[in-house]
Amino acid sequence: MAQFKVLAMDNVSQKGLEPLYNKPDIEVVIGSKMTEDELIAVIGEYDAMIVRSATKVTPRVLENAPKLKVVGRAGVGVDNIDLEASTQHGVLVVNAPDGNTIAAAEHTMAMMLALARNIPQAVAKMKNGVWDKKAFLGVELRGKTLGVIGLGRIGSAVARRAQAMEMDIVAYDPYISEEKAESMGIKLATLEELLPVADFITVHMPKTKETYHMLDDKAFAAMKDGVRVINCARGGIVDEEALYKYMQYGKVAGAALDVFEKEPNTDSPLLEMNSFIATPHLGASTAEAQINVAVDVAEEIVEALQGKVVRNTVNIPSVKPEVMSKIKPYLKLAEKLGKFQAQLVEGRVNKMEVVYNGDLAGEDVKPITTALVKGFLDPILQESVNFINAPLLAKNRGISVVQTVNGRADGYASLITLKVISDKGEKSLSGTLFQENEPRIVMVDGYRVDAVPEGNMLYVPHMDKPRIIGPVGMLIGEHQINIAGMQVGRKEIGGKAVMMLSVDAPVPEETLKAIAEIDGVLDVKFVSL
Ligand SMILES: NC(=O)c1ccc[n+]([C@@H]2O[C@H](COP(=O)([O-])OP(=O)(O)OC[C@H]3O[C@@H](n4cnc5c(N)ncnc54)[C@H](O)[C@@H]3O)[C@@H](O)[C@H]2O)c1
Ligand SMILES: O=C(O)[C@H](O)COP(=O)(O)O
Repeated sequence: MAQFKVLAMDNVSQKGLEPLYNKPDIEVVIGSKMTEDELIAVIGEYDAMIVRSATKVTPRVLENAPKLKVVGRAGVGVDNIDLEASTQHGVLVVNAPDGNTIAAAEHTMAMMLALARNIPQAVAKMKNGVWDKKAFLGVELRGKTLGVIGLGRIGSAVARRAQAMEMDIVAYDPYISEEKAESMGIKLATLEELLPVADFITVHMPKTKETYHMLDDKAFAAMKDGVRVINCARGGIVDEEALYKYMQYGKVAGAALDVFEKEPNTDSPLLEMNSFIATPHLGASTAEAQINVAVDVAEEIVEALQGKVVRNTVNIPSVKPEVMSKIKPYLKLAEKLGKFQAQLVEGRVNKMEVVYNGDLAGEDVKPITTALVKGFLDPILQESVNFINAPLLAKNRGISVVQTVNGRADGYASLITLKVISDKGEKSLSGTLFQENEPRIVMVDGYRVDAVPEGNMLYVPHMDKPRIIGPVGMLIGEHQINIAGMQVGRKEIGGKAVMMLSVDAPVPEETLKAIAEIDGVLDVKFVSL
């Protein structure tokens, strides 16, 4: 009997599973579509599972999988896998982020050309017996401006292909350096600059808090008349209601969606519009991409089952057990510090400086630095940042990471300080562990505070004078939001000060604006950890 059993779901390419079939100690079972309960009934026998986006790896599935060691996602997005529950159950999650880049980029080009030349509409008419030459006057791509939002793997592959079609590219990606874009012959712009100049707009980011409904009513209003919009990334980046409205007005001349906020989707009102075309999440559906991603996860599963260091791990860092036991409590603190700083910093980041003081100075702190970088990139790249690729992703984005150790810790047993340098200035944040495992932020931009980095927080730099703390509290209270904790730090009486609040719910945008208008408030940032 084979030592390990692997369950392959979601029509993953069997040809790509060769690396598993070649191993005598591994048995592969091809699973058919199952409900959560059906999966729960069988998952107990398996050591590994391979999924695409259909099978949901829920906490209940994981609770019933005592043998499960690894879940492989044959593709990029891991939205269908509960990463936190997987980590809690000690299940490694791996993905295949590179194998379907070309497929998704080519699908985007196909959508762009189909939109420009009305190909799906013309095909439909011909199949209905109508030879309608007049109705389908198209446009050329040559000389048109393509706005690429998200210049990562797929965005840059699309840009390269569009350059070959003699299009001008303008890109918005706040996390890519000017140099990196320049090396591709691409001009970086702000979103506000991109929207009014682009003839075609294509989005290639993960769905995050920041990118959800990025193309909303306001964005469509700012676009050029006759714009054509494409989404082959994730449903929800384009607000489908707003798209419908602007297509009805005629401002949007055409739109192509491969992904929808709700999937599967066959009843969207958009489908009734003639200038709207759609595919059922086919971006990665090529024979080549499916083999690529299946080979990648199959190899990763073999590595994981053999206890080797695995590529593309999404949830657990590969660190020696003895090092891990010492630094483990700091990994959570470091991720929180990185995540906090990512939501505070403004401008294009070019350097992250990490300083370790106190007891930590004698340890192998590299994994903690990786956790900081991962935490920092997480709100930006959500789906694809992991402990393995975080340093490379930072490097690719032109962010240098420098780590220094120093014996003294200013009264703390150990202290981690993260300085982030951008073209708008420098931000500094320090944290420590109380009682050896309770993360605390103890310094922000040189101001002493004592805040638990957890949940919803507000950071409010202000002038140290009366009638500030009260009005801030009142505005938050008016929205029935409970303040769980508040800290104020200042260096001198009457100078600058900072306020850190922990609140029980997210603070709405209009409240943040109202707080920013209080006399003496210098800035306000909502942070979600
Ligand atoms: N339709 C499909 O079948 C299909 C196939 C593959 C990938 N995808 C999706 O395509 C998307 C892109 O994949 P990728 O491999 O290129 O990812 P990637 O991580 O290489 O690139 C994402 C880029 O988005 C940028 N970004 C993040 N937040 C941003 C923001 N707020 N504004 C502008 N840019 C921002 C990042 O800096 C990064 O450069 C993902 O959502 C992925 O799941 C879809
Ligand atoms: O994130 C991905 O890799 C794509 O969305 C592809 O998803 P699929 O494997 O379900 O086609």
